[in-house]
Amino acid sequence: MFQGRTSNSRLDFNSITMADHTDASREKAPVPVTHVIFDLDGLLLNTEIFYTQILEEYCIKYGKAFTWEVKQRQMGRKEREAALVAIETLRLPVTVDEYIKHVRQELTHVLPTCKFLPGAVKLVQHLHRHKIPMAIATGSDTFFFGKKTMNHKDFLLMFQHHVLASDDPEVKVGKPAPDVFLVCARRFPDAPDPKNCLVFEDALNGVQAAVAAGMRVVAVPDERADLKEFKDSGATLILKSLLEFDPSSFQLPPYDSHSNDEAH
Ligand SMILES: O=c1[nH]cc([C@@H]2O[C@H](COP(=O)(O)O)[C@@H](O)[C@H]2O)c(=O)[nH]1
Ligand SMILES: [Mg+2]
Repeated sequence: MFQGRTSNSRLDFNSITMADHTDASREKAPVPVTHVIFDLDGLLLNTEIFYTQILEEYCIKYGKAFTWEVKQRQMGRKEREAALVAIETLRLPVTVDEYIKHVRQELTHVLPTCKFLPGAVKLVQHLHRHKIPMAIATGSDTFFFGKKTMNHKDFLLMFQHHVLASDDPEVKVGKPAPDVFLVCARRFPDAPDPKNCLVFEDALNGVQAAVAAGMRVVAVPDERADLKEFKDSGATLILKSLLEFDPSSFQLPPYDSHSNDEAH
């Protein structure tokens, strides 16, 4: 299992809340958010637990520990880029193809059972009801995206499109490069300016990608994350859970009596 960080080495979640918006979100005449882009794994769907378990077991076979530091460097990346991170950092005696074959085999069985993370359904349904254009930008490819979403088809219908970085020819480099978010913004029918897009991300690589794309980003990191790294990377807001998000703080329509806490 991962070693948790000591409390001194990280900021307290409670110290980085709605009141801790960076300058970008505190401007006098804030730039309106017209489009919202969601990450998938670890943000909308609780899939990171499966990657952790499978990769811990895989690394143990070779006498290596799949640490939080390695996982954090993989999160959000394209499949091959993520595989290289683990193989090179941990000096795993396997090829990228062998690694991918194993991980695919294992993930195939468990991903269809994945559940929504708290607040995901409430937020997406709310924005959909208010006709805010939304898309998904993920490091996944078609194969994994299909497994993760096969039991959440109605949920997917609320998004205008999704960009699957791992096999989209326009996404040359995965997160932390900005490509996936820029391609995603361009594909909305009205191709918004990145400054009008708000991104939701759980991974440091994803926050860096969104910031590099010129977008504002709400981070909802894993509890093991070093929040200072997220702050230093330019996250506009850092939350413990999507349930804490107040749409009106980004000039989006406020929650109302129709917004259920969890429909799923
Ligand atoms: O422990 C891990 N988590 C996540 C990834 C990578 O991150 C992607 C998920 O990215 P996102 O959060 O952008 O959906 C996965 O498809 C995978 O490529 C990984 O390799 N290892
Ligand atoms: Mg993610």
